Amino acid sequence: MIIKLGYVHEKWQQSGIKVPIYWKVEKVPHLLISGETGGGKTILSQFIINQLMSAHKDILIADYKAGSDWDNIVPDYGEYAGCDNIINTFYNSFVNTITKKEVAEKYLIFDEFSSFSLSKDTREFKELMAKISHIAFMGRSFGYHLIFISQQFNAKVLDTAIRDQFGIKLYMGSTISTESANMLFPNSEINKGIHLPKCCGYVSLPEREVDVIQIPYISKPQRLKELLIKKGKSYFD
Ligand SMILES: Nc1ncnc2c1ncn2[C@@H]1O[C@H](COP(=O)(O)OP(=O)(O)OP(=O)(O)O)[C@@H](O)[C@H]1O
Repeated sequence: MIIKLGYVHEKWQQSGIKVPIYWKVEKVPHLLISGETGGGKTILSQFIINQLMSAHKDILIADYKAGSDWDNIVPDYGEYAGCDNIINTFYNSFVNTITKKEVAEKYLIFDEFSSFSLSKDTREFKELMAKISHIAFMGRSFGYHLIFISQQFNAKVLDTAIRDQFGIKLYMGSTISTESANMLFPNSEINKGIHLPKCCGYVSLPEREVDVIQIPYISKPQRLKELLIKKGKSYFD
């Protein structure tokens, strides 16, 4: 599966040429989406899910913040404490696939993963991270993919080893803090004095310098959600 994430901002702005930035799922199993409030994380994520749904992929969604961005799209949906069920369903399916030595193609979209993980006590957190780590490291071989969305992913939430398994990292928003830049793009120099335009952010792909990415402008964001609900219904009924 090849997913379009957006376009190289500089080329689009300077010469009007839209050079796509792709997520090649078979090469890079997991995706991390971070960014400031209102930076466009949800719109970007919905843009991605729309492509997955068009290709009839198996999708589970957990939304810890329980907003109205993700409900009613897929049957495997959980919010607040219901996020545990979704993780467990995804993890059990993963273990089952490994046991049978099969390969599947499944995606777990988790919005506000950081808040969810930090809501756990020490024992629960360990159990959760054991599952996440297992999928992060082994998911690629068995077709299990994580798309994690949060304003911030600090070291307490995702340690370096797990974070490194997310081969593509995005930060949506006009400005990035030193902490986020160091966490997401440790090997790149980002000019934090620059204010990016709306619908833009930073992206790092394996073996490439950090690019400024521009997401297509969605004139009616609510329509995107309606489209996802419609696609979900026609596919999962
Ligand atoms: N690509 C886009 N096209 C059109 N509008 C956009 C786009 N990206 C962001 N916006 C506008 O910015 C608003 C905030 O975007 P979005 O909800 O995706 O941000 P967010 O990072 O998920 O915010 P939060 O952290 O508060 O959930 C949207 O409601 C929309 O109006």
